[in-house]
Amino acid sequence: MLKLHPSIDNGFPPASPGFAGGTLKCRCASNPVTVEIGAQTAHNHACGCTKCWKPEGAIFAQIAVVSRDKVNVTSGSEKLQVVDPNATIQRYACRDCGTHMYGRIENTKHPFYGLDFVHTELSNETGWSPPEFAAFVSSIIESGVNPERMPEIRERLKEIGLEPYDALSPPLMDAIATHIAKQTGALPA
Ligand SMILES: N[C@@H](CCC(=O)N[C@@H](CS)C(=O)NCC(=O)O)C(=O)O
Ligand SMILES: [Zn+2]
Ligand SMILES: [Zn+2]
Repeated sequence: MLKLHPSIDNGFPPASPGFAGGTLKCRCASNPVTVEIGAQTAHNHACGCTKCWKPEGAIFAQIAVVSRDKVNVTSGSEKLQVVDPNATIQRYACRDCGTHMYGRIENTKHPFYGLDFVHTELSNETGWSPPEFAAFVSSIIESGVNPERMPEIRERLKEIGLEPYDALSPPLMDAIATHIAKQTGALPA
């Protein structure tokens, strides 16, 4: 069977009403990094880009956003290091197991400033917001997926209800462009 992501391949439950967060834990058997998320996530999606962390064997990452003030490292902070300091999203990974625990944008002008990026499958709680679409689908080729497999992969994504896009979804792309147009003055602020 085609393996996109372990939390996506067998379907995914809807969000639990009133769900208010949980604890993410890295894959270290001892002294794991733990990160408390104090709210439900939004815009959960599959991401095919090379920068987002993927579980072993997965073609896609699963990634959602949450307000940065709802993200607290509760243990193992000394093990966290930024994967690529030059990237827009500063991804904090466990230096022992490689798991990305959260991604943060420090540029206050960025359209997504204020939101952190998290992989909710790192939590034991159920009730998180389910994935809504698949982003950066063509980018999986950059990780070594044979381009001939793309039609099959896009079909499978559609079958499980995740519309495939090669960047973000149209509403998010529109939100980014609107933010930029207001900054440049092309649209009234
Ligand atoms: N084709 C590129 C796309 C990378 C990319 O633009 N990723 C998006 C989705 S996570 C992004 O917003 N990146 C910002 C960053 O990585 O800091 C790749 O696969 O590496
Ligand atoms: Zn770890
Ligand atoms: Zn990504």
